[in-house]
Amino acid sequence: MSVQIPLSSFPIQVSQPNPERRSAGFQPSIWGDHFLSYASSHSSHGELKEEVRRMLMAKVDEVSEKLQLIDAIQLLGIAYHFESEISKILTDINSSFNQSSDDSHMGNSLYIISLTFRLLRNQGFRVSCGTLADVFNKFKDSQGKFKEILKGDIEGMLACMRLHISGSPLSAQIRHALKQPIRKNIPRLQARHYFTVYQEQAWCDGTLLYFAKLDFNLLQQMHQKELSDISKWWKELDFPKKLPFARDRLIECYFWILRVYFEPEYDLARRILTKVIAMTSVMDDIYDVYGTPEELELFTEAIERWDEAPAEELPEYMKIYYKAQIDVYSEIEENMANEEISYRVYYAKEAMKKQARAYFLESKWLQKDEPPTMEEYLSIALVSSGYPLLATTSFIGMGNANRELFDWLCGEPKVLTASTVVCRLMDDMVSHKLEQKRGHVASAVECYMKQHGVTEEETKQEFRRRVVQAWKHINEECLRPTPVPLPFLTLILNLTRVIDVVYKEEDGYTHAPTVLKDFVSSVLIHPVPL
Ligand SMILES: CC(C)=CCC/C(C)=C/CC/C(C)=C/COP(=O)(O)OP(=O)(O)O
Repeated sequence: MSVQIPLSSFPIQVSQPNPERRSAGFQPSIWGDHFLSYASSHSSHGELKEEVRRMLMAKVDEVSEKLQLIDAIQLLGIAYHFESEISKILTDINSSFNQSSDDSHMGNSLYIISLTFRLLRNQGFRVSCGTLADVFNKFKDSQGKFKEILKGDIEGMLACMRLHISGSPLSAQIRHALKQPIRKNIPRLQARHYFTVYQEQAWCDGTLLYFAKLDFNLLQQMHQKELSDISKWWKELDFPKKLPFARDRLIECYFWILRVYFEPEYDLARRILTKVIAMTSVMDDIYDVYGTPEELELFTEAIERWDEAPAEELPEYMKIYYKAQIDVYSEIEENMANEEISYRVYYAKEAMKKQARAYFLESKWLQKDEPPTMEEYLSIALVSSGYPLLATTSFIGMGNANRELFDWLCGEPKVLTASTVVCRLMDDMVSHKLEQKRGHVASAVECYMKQHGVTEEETKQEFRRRVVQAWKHINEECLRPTPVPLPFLTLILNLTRVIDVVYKEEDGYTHAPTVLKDFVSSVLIHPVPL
C-alpha cells in the first residue's frame, strides 16, 4: 500500500479563467440546522446499573442462564458498563470448556451451543470450528444430515447465524438476521431493534430492559450535544455555500464514527475523527469531481509541505479547504499538547498526506484511456479507501495508545489491509455505474473486467468472494493471541462493519438522504419510548 508520488509530472498552469469542470450534482444534506441545538435532560440510572451488575454476578444453576443474560446485555447495547464482569465470566466458561473433553456441560440445545460459540469467539477466544463441528455431530443422523427434530429448533438455527432470538413472529427476525447479522451491525441500531425483540421473550427482565432504554436515551442526548458542537464548526466553515460541488454529509460522518466508538469516554475521539472524515469527504470531491489536474498537483504539494498558510498560487476554493484542514489538525495538536502523547499528531498528519497522495495518483488515471491493472489500481485504491487514515486517527483518541501501536499500523497489518479490501470493493461494486457516468477514474469493477475479459456479474462474484475472505482474515486476527490489544483491533473491525451497513446494496453515503435517513433518525433523533 505504499504510495510514492512523482511530483514532477505536469507543466503548472492554474490561471485559466473558466476551466472545464465536471459536476456530480450531489443531493444536499437533508438535516439543515436540526442538530445545531439540542434539548438535554437528566435521569439517574446508577441504581438500575448496580442492579444489573448484581444480576450478572449472581450465582446460577446453569451456565446457559448466564450466557443468555450476557447475550441480552450485549444486544441491548449496555455491555460497555460491565466489560470486566463479562470478560471474567466468559474467561471462566472458556477455561472450563478447554479443561473438559466431555462436552455434556454444553447441554443438548443447538441454541445454547451456538450461543456459547458466538459469545466466546466474540471475546477473542479461539473456540475452534473443529470443536464446534464435534458438538454439532450430535445433531446429525447417520447420513450426516441434521436430525428431523432440529427443524423445530429455529432459535438454535438463528443462533448459528449469529443471532439469538426466540418466540414469534420469527420471520421478520430471520430476515433481519440474514440482512444484518450481529457481527456486522451497528450497536446503537442493533440495540433499538433488540428492544422490541427482547420484550417479547419469555425470559425478558423488566429491569434490564428499562435500564437499557434509559441508557440508550441518555447516550443519545450526549451524542446530540456533541453533534450540536460539531455542527457549529461545520456551519462556520460554510462549505455547502463556499464549496457547493462537494457532498454535505456531516451528520452521516458522525453516524459513521459513532460506530467506531459510541461510549461516553470517547467524546473527544469522536469529535476529532468526525472532523477528519468530514474533511476527507470534501477532499475526495476536490480530487474526484472539481479540481483540474494542475490545481490538484499544487494542492497535493501544499498538503505535503503542510505550511501554516495556504500557498498563494492555490485557487480560492482550495485555500478555503486548506485553511480548514490546517485548523482541524491544530485543534488536534492542542488536544494532544501533553508531551507524552504529542507524538501522535505526527502519525495523524502523515496519514492525511498519504491520503492526498493516493487521491492525486488516482486522479491521474482519469487522463488515461486505459484503466490500470487490478494490481496497480489496488496499490493506490486501498489507501484512498481512507481506512488507513481513519484507523490511524481513531488510535489517537485512545488513552492507552503508544508509539508501537502506530508503527504497527503503518506497517500495513493484515487486519487493516483486509478492512481496506472490504471498504474498497464494496464501495466500488455499488458506486461504479454512476461514477463512470459522470466521469470518474476507473473503479475496481472496470479494472478487473478489462484485465480478465469477464462480465460485470462475474467480476462482482469474484469481489464478493474476496470480501468474504477478507472478513475471515479480520475475524482470525481478532482471536487470541492478538497482534495488539483487542480494543485497537476492535476499532478496525468497527470501521469495517460500517461498510456492511452503508454500502451493502447501494452507495448509502452519497445517497444518504434516502438510504441512511431512517438509521440516523433512530439513533440520533428519536428517543426510545420508556
Ligand atoms: C471509499 C470509502 C467507502 C471510504 C470510507 C472512508 C471515508 C474517507 C469516508 C469519507 C467519505 C467518502 C470519501 C466516502 C466514499 O466516497 P466515494 O465512493 O466517492 O469514494 P472514492 O472516490 O474513493 O471511490
